[in-house]
Amino acid sequence: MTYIVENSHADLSLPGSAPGMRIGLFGGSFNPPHEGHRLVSRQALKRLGLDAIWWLVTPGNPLKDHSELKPLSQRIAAARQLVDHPKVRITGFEAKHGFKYSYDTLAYLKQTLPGRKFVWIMGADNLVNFHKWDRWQDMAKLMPIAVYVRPGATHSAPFSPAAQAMARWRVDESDAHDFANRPAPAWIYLHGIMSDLSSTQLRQAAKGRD
Ligand SMILES: Nc1ncnc2c1ncn2[C@@H]1O[C@H](COP(=O)(O)OP(=O)(O)OP(=O)(O)O)[C@@H](O)[C@H]1O
Ligand SMILES: O=C(O)c1ccc[n+]([C@@H]2O[C@H](COP(=O)([O-])O)[C@@H](O)[C@H]2O)c1
Repeated sequence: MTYIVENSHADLSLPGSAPGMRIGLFGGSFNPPHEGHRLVSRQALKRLGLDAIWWLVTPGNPLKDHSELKPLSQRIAAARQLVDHPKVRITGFEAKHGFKYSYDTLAYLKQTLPGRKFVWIMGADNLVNFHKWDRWQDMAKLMPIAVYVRPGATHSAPFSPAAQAMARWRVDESDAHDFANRPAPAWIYLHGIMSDLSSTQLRQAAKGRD
């Protein structure tokens, strides 16, 4: 699998932060970014009472084929064009450090930015496959994880191997407002408005127009 580390024109710096801030980390391919991503961001900001959410535009999901993956700089630019929210920051900093796996990213952030209250955010489809991620159990010990519903995975996600393994650490949705203060491991499954948009669908639509 090719691992794309094209970054010559991308802004790879980390957003500013201060101890005590509640920061959501929303990793993604964003190939391309879409309204579903914005929805998850808005919901996470509101429901979890976050001070900021950082979109970590990955150089390449290690479990995905990269043949259709647009260069990092283009995905970052598209995300910045889509999102205009004072609490949302878009960064490609994983590429600067050569981080391929989320565990390495999270371990680095915890070590270099102590005192921040980080929460990992992902759609329900990613919880379904979370047990295939590198060091996923260690990752769950690093910071709380918020999962947002997504069509196609809404019902299967809570029965996935990782969800079952982490069952005793599930936090009730009614405690979402305080979730960022929880020690890891902890995870929460957030239900709400859903978007059936996907980057796959948008790429296919774009191909159809060519
Ligand atoms: N419509 C959506 N509803 C909820 N979560 C979503 C939605 N779209 C994407 N996400 C979540 O956003 C994060 C980034 O997703 P990603 O950039 O891979 O988009 P995608 O639409 O899933 O892409 P693709 O179709 O190429 O797999 C992931 O955690 C994913 O689960
Ligand atoms: O670390 C892993 O093994 C791993 C496996 C699959 C996905 N991820 C990360 O999960 C995030 C969501 O990926 P994606 O492609 O679904 O947008 C993104 O930050 C990826 O780097 C990480």
